[in-house]
Amino acid sequence: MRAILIVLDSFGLGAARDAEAFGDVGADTFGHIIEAAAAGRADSPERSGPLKLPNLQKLGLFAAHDDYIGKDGGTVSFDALYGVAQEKSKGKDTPSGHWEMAGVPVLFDWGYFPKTIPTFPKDLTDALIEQGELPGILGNCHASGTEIIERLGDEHMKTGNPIVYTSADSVFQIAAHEETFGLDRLYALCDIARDLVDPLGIGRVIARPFIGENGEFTRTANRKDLAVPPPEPTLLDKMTEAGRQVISIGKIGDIFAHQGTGEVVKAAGNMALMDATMNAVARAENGSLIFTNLVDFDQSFGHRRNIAGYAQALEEFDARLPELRSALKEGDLVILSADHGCDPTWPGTDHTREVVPIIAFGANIQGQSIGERESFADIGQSIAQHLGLPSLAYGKSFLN
Ligand SMILES: O=P(O)(O)O[C@H]1O[C@H](CO)[C@@H](O)[C@H]1O
Ligand SMILES: [Mn+2]
Ligand SMILES: [Mn+2]
Repeated sequence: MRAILIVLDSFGLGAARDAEAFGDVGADTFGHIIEAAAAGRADSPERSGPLKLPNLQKLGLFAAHDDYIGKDGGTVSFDALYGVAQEKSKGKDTPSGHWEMAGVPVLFDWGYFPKTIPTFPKDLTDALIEQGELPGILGNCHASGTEIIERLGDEHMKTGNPIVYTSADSVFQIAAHEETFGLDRLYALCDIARDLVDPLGIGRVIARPFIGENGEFTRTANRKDLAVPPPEPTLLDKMTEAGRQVISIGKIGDIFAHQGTGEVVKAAGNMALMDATMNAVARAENGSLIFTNLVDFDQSFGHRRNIAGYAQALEEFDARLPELRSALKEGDLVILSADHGCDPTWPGTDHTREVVPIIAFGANIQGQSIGERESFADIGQSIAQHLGLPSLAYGKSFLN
């Protein structure tokens, strides 16, 4: 009996009840992709037409969305527990979403940088320049990571000044050329930055290495997130304390600041991350947790407002589900969810405050709706129950 938790990063199922506070009333990552695809606005050389997710459909994903947005999908039965969850945490960012699903909602306010130019306080950038022995910095604004390297990449290569930017999330991001600036040097600079932004309550410092030249740049898979540790022990810490195996796939290690994350497996791209998940399913011991983050949905399609790419990524994920299902052992529980929204049809390039799906199957589960949950923490509580761990401080189990 194991638990397998797969996070489709940014796959929201509709504006949260508190979306107004985030300017996100009407956002709906899934709903807007369905609509765009049906209208032929998600066509690309690789895919076309309406969104086809036959396996997720059988697991109640569309029904969970219909129920939440108040659409009558008819009476059909499904093979999974399905529903949505509201977020208790104050931010619509990746660590908040993941920590909450692991039983620790973020009830304090993160620090954020203002939408002014320059966005960073002068003493912060001065200290970074001095301690990092830099000629200067570029950027110093809110930006989309791909747009800013396209705009400033050449100047960065000429001057050696790293590109420093933020977003609506609590992040301090540093982009630099992997070859001319150097990856190790970028990581070392991020370590310096981590200490400098700690007093400002910033959730993450992110290294954003890229390659290329003459205005044509590509980010590499060597992104590295330096997150502050969760404020309280999460499900992962409790697993580790109890001597249970944890296998963290993709960004999970970084998101939890390597607290209780056990064996960390990295891979580039959703399909390679699913391969790593399948490999873990084949070997994980009884009582273990496999925790996977599929980052492409967010990083490559949500933030990039690429509807066709998002639709294709969903279809590719859907196609891996039969394989996952047939690899399960007796008593294994699989939960599919997300950490926030990132509606590819929404203005700007930031996340959107949305409910997330909860789809749970395996472990002799009889399909039924679990409705609208009050917190992502219901996921962690259900996993704790399933694996026979003591209850967590937050969350209500949706298992019998
Ligand atoms: O635009 P890019 O660099 O992808 O950055 C995005 O990714 C960050 C972390 O997930 C978010 O804060 C957002 O800024
Ligand atoms: Mn995320
Ligand atoms: Mn993101």
